[in-house]
Amino acid sequence: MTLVKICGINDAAGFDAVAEAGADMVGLVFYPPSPRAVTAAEAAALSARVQGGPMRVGLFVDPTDAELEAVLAALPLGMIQLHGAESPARCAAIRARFGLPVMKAVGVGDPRDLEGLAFYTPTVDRFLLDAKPPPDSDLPGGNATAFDWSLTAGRTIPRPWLLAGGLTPETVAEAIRQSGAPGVDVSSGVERSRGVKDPARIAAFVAAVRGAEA
Ligand SMILES: O=C(O)c1ccccc1NCC(=O)[C@H](O)[C@H](O)COP(=O)(O)O
Repeated sequence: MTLVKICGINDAAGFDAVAEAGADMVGLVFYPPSPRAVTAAEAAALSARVQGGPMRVGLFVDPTDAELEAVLAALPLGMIQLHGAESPARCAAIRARFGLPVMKAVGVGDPRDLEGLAFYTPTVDRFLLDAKPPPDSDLPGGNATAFDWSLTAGRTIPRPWLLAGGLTPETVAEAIRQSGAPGVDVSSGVERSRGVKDPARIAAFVAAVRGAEA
């Protein structure tokens, strides 16, 4: 089954929609400059709405240990997503210190970026392959930008991975077909405006992924 992560949930309606749609992972953005950012307390309140449900993935950009500790004191996470310039050694240190699986986000623009995954393979559990941010963007992710899906076709990616970047309910089935992705991630494509999730589009995205499997 294709894994589905809905990222950047910051309100109750969005959280409930992710759980109701049966997505596998929900991303909570702990990066204050993002329009999708939540505080640890806000994330804990959202998470407490649903017993069980999607894995809570905490998204951080070059976090300090203190930042990670503060979030983990407020709510349990199932995975840490690192979306900054974290080195393989830093990924390993975070994984060891916090005892959680680490998903490293990597920007993909050409085949060399996929070759570079080998440096991270021993130190991470999963990759999130995303588009590189456009030059005028102030965010390392969540930019509604896609990369060339054919780059991953037929390639062995050395860890389980999610395809991200510019996906929408309308394009995700074709993206899975072209890329061969075993999982997908979306943020902007299920929003009604920047940073504001649309429950109907969340449901449509998950349905489109499940439809692509049928
Ligand atoms: O979404 C953000 O605001 C964000 C901010 C800082 C670092 C990463 C961020 N998002 C990372 C994600 O996992 C997004 O879901 C991924 O980049 C895809 O985003 P989109 O192209 O908007 O679907």
